[in-house]
Amino acid sequence: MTRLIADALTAEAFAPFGDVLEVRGTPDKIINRGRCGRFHDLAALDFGAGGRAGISLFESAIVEWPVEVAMVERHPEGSQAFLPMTEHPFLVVVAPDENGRPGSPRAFVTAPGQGINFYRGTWHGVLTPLHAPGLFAVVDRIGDTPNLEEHWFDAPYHVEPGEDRAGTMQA
Ligand SMILES: NC(=O)N[C@@H](O)C(=O)O
Ligand code: NI
Repeated sequence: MTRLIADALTAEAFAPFGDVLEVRGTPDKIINRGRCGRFHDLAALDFGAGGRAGISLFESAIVEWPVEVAMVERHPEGSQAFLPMTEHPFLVVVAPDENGRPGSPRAFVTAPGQGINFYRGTWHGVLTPLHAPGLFAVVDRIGDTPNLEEHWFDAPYHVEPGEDRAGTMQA
């Protein structure tokens, strides 16, 4: 069994894999007669040739720690954003590409209010909510051509929360 520790998600650590969508610092624009801050254009969306953007809702079962991650996947034709519709944290697993196969995975736990956008082709674990309801808006490619590649690990990883995320342990 290979243990993998999930660290707190930061834009810096996630930068090789995608964007972290969060309200941070000063808004780019103040709109709606001063009532609203707009944090503008936060993600590199990419839907490839022959695809278009779609917004879907995912209602997913939740997982318990330690989370078993047996596979990662990637979407060679488009980016994919997970935008939680609750304040709950969720687990994000990514891996670098090494000659067409995933390298050593990284695990992160989001903070409340954080969403993520995987760059096109980023190896990632599937949507993994930690608290119910596992309700997410997902922005990804809608198209008629294949857009999924899976890699199953020889042995699953067992993901546990890092010290700084112990608070996300199930009650
Ligand atoms: N299959 C699907 O729509 N979702 C996956 O791509 C995922 O990453 O959860
Ligand atoms: Ni995916």
